[in-house]
Amino acid sequence: MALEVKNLSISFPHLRVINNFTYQFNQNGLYLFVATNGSGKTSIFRSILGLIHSKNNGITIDDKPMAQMRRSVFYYESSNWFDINMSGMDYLKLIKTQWKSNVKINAVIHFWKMENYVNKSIRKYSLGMKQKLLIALYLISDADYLIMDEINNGLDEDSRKKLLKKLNELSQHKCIIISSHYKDEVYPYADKILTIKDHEVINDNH
Ligand SMILES: Nc1ncnc2c1ncn2[C@@H]1O[C@H](COP(=O)(O)OP(=O)(O)OP(=O)(O)O)[C@@H](O)[C@H]1O
Repeated sequence: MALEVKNLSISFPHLRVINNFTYQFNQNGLYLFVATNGSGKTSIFRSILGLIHSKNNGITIDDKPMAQMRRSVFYYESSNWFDINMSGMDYLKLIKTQWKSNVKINAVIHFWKMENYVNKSIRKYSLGMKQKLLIALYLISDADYLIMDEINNGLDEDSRKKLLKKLNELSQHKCIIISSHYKDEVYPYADKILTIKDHEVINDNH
């Protein structure tokens, strides 16, 4: 099992972002993208999921096109994607059903101690509460490939530690692809580090 990206190039009108990125993400391990703001991390994630146009010679999971394998991957880019009229519970039920997951909703709620707010509408959530819900969606999806953009933003130190411990555990049997501005905290848990320099993605195995 592997997620393969072949010759991925991303550009916008008058802007070149990524040049010819080829890589194989294996079925387990934690892959960390660290690069300066605006270098193209989010654009790579969106391209892998087919959310933006890119040039490539294939983005596949187990040699099958990504479009056929969408339930093997979970990507929820930001809490800005939430409909604030819905509750956390609405989202947890939706993702559990859509991803046909066996993970228990109550276990995930308990993990983040979300009991007091999970049934309220998201408009009442603080930044950290929204971020915990976002992470809870990854946990409930139980997808084989978890692609996480700045997943530890908005979390306090203890919550970031708790998340990293969980990701470390999950990366023993799942592929986790993460970008983070808290790179010093994530480094020790990363199996591979990727960085972007002059539009090229390079291995940065410290
Ligand atoms: N839809 C778009 N149209 C035009 N330019 C875009 C679009 N999306 C991103 N860009 C540009 O592409 C470049 C890469 O953006 P991207 O969001 O991928 O960077 P990033 O590495 O994720 O940044 P950050 O660390 O700040 O989140 C930036 O110069 C950005 O302005």
